Amino acid sequence: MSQANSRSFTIRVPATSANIGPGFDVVGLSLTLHLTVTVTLAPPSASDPARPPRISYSGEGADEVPLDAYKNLTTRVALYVLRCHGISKFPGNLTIHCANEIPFGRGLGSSGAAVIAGVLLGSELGQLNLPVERMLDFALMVERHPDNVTAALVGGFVGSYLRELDAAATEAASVPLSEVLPEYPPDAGEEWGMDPPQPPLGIGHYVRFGWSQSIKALAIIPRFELSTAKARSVLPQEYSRKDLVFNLQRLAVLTTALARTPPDPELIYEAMKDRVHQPYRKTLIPGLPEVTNNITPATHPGLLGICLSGAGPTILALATGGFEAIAEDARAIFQTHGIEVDWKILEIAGGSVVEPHP
Ligand SMILES: Nc1ncnc2c1ncn2[C@@H]1O[C@H](COP(=O)(O)OP(=O)(O)O)[C@@H](O)[C@H]1O
Ligand SMILES: N[C@@H](CCOP(=O)(O)O)C(=O)O
Repeated sequence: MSQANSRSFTIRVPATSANIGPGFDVVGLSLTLHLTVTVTLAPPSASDPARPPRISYSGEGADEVPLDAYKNLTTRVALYVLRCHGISKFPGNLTIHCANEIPFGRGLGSSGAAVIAGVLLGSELGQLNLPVERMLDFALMVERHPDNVTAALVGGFVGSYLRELDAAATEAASVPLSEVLPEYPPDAGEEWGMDPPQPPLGIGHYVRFGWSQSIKALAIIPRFELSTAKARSVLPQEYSRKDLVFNLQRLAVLTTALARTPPDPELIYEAMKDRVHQPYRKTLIPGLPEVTNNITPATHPGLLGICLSGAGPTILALATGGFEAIAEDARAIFQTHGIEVDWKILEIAGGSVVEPHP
């Protein structure tokens, strides 16, 4: 990479809501909350040519996010992408500021956004010009369910699947995350010991569904964090045919129903029900079944459907109006469980962008 000239650019990645009820690990929706990463790359300073990247951070998660480039998720992913292209270090004199609107651990895709920002950062720093499909491969080596990262990268209401890989590619894609994303720099004067695992080609495939412009997303966000890993650990390994068919039937209807104008509340409310993840996650999110069962299109005109956002604890209500009544009634239910919430009305966002500064 040429480091002769200074350059700076901004990466903007949207939040996402995954699953939308029955589409566990399949569908994602990009939303208008963003992670914005401003990057400045200056020629290496003569006095300290190898200085580590300087990271600063504001907004959501600022009090907990690591600012060490070997610990921070975005910069670790960027370094992984660079190393896969034969660039073993961050460029010297790299300054990064992250301004984040996506709350951590709430089911709004903060980690997916951080991973996509990292892939875009690596691609830009290395001037790699990676196509979208290849960027997705890198993201899927880190965040192994495709719903959030795909929607965050390409934007909109998106369905995705992971290609079945042959034995060698399966092995390449099953490398422990600690090897994909080492947490420490090599010792002074040393190089990295091992080549990083290259992602197999074409892991993820996606399609964008239509979306009725009349539908907005109401995010009801409890004031506690639930890590996706914990919310996945309570899920069973096996499901009954009855429960799988229940979800497949609803998902098939939902992806078309949300594209129709005017949207049909009766069809959508039923099509946003789920038996694959929400019933198991209710133990971690007190009030979840009451909110999804008691707030209906009949009681709340304007509501289309209501579900857990991602792994939770945020509740996603899709609606054409009546947002305040939906949110305040959900708030009242959560309060009976001692949980406070915040709520936001969001639109469907475009995909991730990289904007060079003039
Ligand atoms: N912008 C970010 N920069 C660095 N790390 C982040 C960022 N956003 C999220 N993370 C990491 O991801 C974790 C949350 O991921 P996760 O449990 O998957 O929840 P969710 O993706 O639903 O917000 C955070 O605790 C933090 O470690
Ligand atoms: N399909 C995943 C989605 C996790 O989304 P997040 O926004 O909670 O990270 C799951 O349900 O586990």
